[in-house]
Amino acid sequence: MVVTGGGTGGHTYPALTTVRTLQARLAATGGMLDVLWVGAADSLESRVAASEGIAFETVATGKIRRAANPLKLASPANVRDMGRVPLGVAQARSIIAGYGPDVVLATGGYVAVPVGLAARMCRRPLVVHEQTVRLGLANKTLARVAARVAVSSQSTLELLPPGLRAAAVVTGNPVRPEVLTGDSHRAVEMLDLRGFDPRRPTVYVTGGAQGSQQINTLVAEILPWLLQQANVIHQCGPGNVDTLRRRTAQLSAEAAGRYFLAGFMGPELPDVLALADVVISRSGAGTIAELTVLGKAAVLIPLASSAGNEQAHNAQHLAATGAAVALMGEVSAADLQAAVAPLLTDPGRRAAMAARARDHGRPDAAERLADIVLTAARTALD
Ligand SMILES: CC(=O)N[C@H]1[C@@H](OP(=O)(O)OP(=O)(O)OC[C@H]2O[C@@H](n3ccc(=O)[nH]c3=O)[C@H](O)[C@@H]2O)O[C@H](CO)[C@@H](O)[C@@H]1O
Repeated sequence: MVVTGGGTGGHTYPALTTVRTLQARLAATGGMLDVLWVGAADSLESRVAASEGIAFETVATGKIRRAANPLKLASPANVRDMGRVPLGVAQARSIIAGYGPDVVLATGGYVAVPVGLAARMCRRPLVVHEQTVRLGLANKTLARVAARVAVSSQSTLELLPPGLRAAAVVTGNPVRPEVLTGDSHRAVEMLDLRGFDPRRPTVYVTGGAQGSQQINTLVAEILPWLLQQANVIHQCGPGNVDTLRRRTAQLSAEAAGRYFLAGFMGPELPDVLALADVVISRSGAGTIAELTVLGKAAVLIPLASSAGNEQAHNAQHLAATGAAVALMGEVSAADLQAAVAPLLTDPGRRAAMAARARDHGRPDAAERLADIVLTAARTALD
């Protein structure tokens, strides 16, 4: 198998989870998965593949920047990057022809485009996986040449052009298995949260891997109030820790004991999620898949500029069934406080939202996607 996809956690982790699922399934029947990850150099996917012991090859890739004005699509940066796509396709074609996979899995991101196109040229079956409600730019391109298009939500099927629906199947968005086995007590121990009050709910604030300036600013503004109601774990982004420390230096010692600040959550993330009663977050597809599988009450503040406004779409999709609160457009600190307050003071309301969130969760997504990949591979072998 060749797997491709990356750039962000949202594209990389579902690919990794599917590879692990296939490895485990084949090992259980005495088989073995031969897998090669094709991605960009010096990228999240290259680091993930290295740490997981997965063979990795690089291809050239270019980011196509969207523009409100279509004429700006021809900006110098876009023209330069588009020029790299044919080079990437040529490199990917040579890699795929040499490796001879039975199947190629693409999970999105710019790097998936040349690899997916090369799969088609080499007549290898291509399975595309989309994490978000609307197809991303890379997957829109690849869906036309894919054997199967696996999507994460039923509502995506209605958004697909009729020509693509026949190849589409709903699998859900694979969540890393360790996320499902977090332990709240371990979070308290490992992060040394001895100032946390077990009688108060815990709020986890996250802006995604890079952190979010918008969420950081809003949370800093309501922090004195928030810490009267709750314990707070705040993932602010690796580059923002010093700023946040300065901004929160005025907290009383007692309040500061209930506040834990971190740039990035590594292996402790599952335990932190287990401890969280309420989550304040961006609405990237990966985060949403995790929050719904676990069943967490959440206040979502979408990244407005995400491709095709898909984070807004993800957030509204959950909010429509009461599975989250979505704060759209210009959000003030007062808006955030008003959204969070009832979830902190009313455990029943929190539990109801968590249960509705769980209705959207798909804990079997990796197994379903593994089925699709294996079926496509077997079709090629027959
Ligand atoms: C800016 C951007 O382009 N965002 C897109 C990107 O999301 P992006 O990758 O930024 O965000 P996602 O929510 O999809 O995934 C983030 C992943 O990183 C993990 N995490 C986060 C913080 C942390 O400290 N530790 C940690 O492990 C989360 O648990 C999650 O698994 O791809 C998603 C899937 O196509 C899209 O929905 C997003 O719109």
